[in-house]
Amino acid sequence: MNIIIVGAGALGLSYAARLSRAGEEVVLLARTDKQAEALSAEGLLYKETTGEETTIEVFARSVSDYLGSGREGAFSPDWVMLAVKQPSVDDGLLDDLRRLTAGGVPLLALQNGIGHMELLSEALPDSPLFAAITTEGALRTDPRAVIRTGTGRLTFGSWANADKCGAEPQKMLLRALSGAGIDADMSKEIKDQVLLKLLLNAVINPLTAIFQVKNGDLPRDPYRLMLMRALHEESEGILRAAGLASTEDHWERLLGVCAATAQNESSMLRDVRAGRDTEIKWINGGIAAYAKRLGMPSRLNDAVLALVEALGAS
Ligand SMILES: NC(=O)C1=CN([C@@H]2O[C@H](COP(=O)(O)OP(=O)(O)OC[C@H]3O[C@@H](n4cnc5c(N)ncnc54)[C@H](OP(=O)(O)O)[C@@H]3O)[C@@H](O)[C@H]2O)C=CC1
Ligand SMILES: CC(C)(CO)C(=O)C(=O)O
Repeated sequence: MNIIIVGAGALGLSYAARLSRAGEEVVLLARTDKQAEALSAEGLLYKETTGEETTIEVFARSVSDYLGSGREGAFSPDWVMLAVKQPSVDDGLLDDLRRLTAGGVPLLALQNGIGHMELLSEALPDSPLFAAITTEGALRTDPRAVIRTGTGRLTFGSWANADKCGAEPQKMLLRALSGAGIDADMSKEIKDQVLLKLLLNAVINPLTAIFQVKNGDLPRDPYRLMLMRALHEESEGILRAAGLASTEDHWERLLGVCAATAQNESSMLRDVRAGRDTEIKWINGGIAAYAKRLGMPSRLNDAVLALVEALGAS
């Protein structure tokens, strides 16, 4: 299968490594020529959870080089996977995606948080759009090296225009992912799955970033646990009013994820430590925006949004 992966960060590298190794035709599009050249010349260094390291040959280009080179017409993708962070989903990238998905190529968006699917739907009104959530962990340690930090599942489902591509490409993608050792499934309730992941991220990400602790250490302190509960309760109430239908015990699920990813630094803590933009506006900011529309209070989400933004500014 022919796959374009946009974004050579943690998740993009991790999926590109495994799909390329399994024999899929992958074009990995990085932001810079420098990273793309290093990847193409020296290969992608992929480290498994077991510690086993492999160097994998990949075809990498920068997006601008690829779109300017004419190669665009020579490679006919079956899928485009979007593996950038939320702040990078801007007008320039949307223009690039318009070209990469021309002719009705389905797009799979892997972002945490909310807001991106609406931007993609507006920019690509006729394209088959699929949302994905993943419980995998990946950490980029240098421009051509990635460590798989946790095993998990990628769940994807239709967001818009799935009828325009039909079921076959979805089955092909599932087969390709499974063949590459990527645990994956499809969901008919992807919007609910996105909201469920949002609820987890809305509690773990800002609080681990504010307290500078690993996921497993968050609930260990009684005061942090109290804050977790309060932020969870507020977020869950807002998301239920916004349409979250799941009836499982979300609090127990949250504690389970803290335990299962105990040694992880959340992506937001890593972003704050590295001085990068965080996804707070698309996580707690997204929940606060729902609350505003619904006329509900969102004081704790507003507070953590301000605190994480302030951490970034300092
Ligand atoms: N990493 C993980 O374990 C998980 C991540 N996610 C979600 O997946 C998404 C991606 O995360 P992650 O891979 O960790 O993020 P990273 O920051 O590691 O990677 C994002 C990559 O996108 C690149 N990029 C930015 N803008 C563009 C552009 N216009 N064109 C091409 N590439 C671009 C960046 O390039 P550069 O570095 O040059 O700026 C960077 O390499 C996020 O929404 C995250 O929340 C979800 C679950 C797990
Ligand atoms: C589930 C969690 C919190 C795992 O670290 C995550 O998705 C993230 O760090 O963004």
